[in-house]
Amino acid sequence: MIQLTDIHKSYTVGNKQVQALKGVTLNVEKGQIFGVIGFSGAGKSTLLRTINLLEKPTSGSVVVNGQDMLSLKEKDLRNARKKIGIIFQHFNLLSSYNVYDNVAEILRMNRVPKDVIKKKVEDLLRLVGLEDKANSYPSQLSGGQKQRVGIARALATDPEILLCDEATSALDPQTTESILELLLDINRKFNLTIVLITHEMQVIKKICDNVAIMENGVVIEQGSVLDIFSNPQQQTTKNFIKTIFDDNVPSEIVDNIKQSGPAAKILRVAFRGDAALDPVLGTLSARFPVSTNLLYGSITSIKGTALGILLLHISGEEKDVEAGIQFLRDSVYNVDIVSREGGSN
Ligand SMILES: Nc1ncnc2c1ncn2[C@@H]1O[C@H](COP(=O)(O)OP(=O)(O)OP(=O)(O)O)[C@@H](O)[C@H]1O
Repeated sequence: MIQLTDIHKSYTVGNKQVQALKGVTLNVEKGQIFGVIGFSGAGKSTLLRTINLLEKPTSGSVVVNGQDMLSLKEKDLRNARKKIGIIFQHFNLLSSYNVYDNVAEILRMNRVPKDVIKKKVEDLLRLVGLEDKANSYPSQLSGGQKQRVGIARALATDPEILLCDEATSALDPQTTESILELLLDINRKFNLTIVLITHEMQVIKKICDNVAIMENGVVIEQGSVLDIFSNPQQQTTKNFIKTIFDDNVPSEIVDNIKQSGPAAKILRVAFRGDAALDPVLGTLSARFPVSTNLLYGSITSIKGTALGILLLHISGEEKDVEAGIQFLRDSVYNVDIVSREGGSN
């Protein structure tokens, strides 16, 4: 649905060049919810805006729905953009227009007949749960309600893609949840492809199928959300995941464990799906002469698949510890040996 290939983007600020994107390649399938996460300045907004060419890349290729966006003439680009809706962190509503007119305006601009507009706007306001707010003005709405208007407006042209530019960053956690539920609902109802950027891993975990992690204009890691949560490779990715699984072991405990014997190790064990329910630890203790101590445990659901994360302290004779770790590796999704706080080897 969306193929971004080797995208570079640089800005000239005074006499200096800022390289916002340094060769980003992404592929978003139809119907997917694709999240891009990164700290401030990583290049997320710039990347998102290259999809509808609000930002024109310095080099690289942007293919959306089979169309090479960079080769389109003005009029064709305008038509292609109608199929790409966008919502913003600060909603960007017209303050002097009421809710109805905020949604209707784009349809009027596209010369849609009045009766069709009326039906369409009423349907959209019902979809986003604002059917009783048609005559309200943005200043009379909560943040969550304003974003619902933003979503209704973005859907007015029947887009196939919805871009979400930090759409929940200005909202409290509960309102964020309800807006994410709404995005999930419209993704399922209309098979709408959604690309969102965020700095919150909770947003990625709640609704995304795939995720790309960005740092300094580069995608450092990408894959399915389940894979990335189960087995993160890059330190920045691990740091983001720690905002969900707060599995930091205090350094004094790590030091004590290191002193408890040369074979003692801390393991990060990831269970997935049905394996999350298997009695693997009981079998480990029964079959191998090792001691295990649970330091941390959490289980969550990622789009319907259970994911469990445990931190285990394992000790004993070196060969028994090695055999125990091998047994775990054969039984669960992933085992990392954590050698120090926040790191693994
Ligand atoms: N119009 C611009 N002119 C000059 N530099 C820009 C422009 N837009 C972005 N940049 C620079 O490009 C880099 C990436 O910015 P971008 O806004 O894409 O990051 P981001 O990950 O979305 O950050 P945030 O989460 O803070 O919005 C930053 O160094 C930023 O200062």
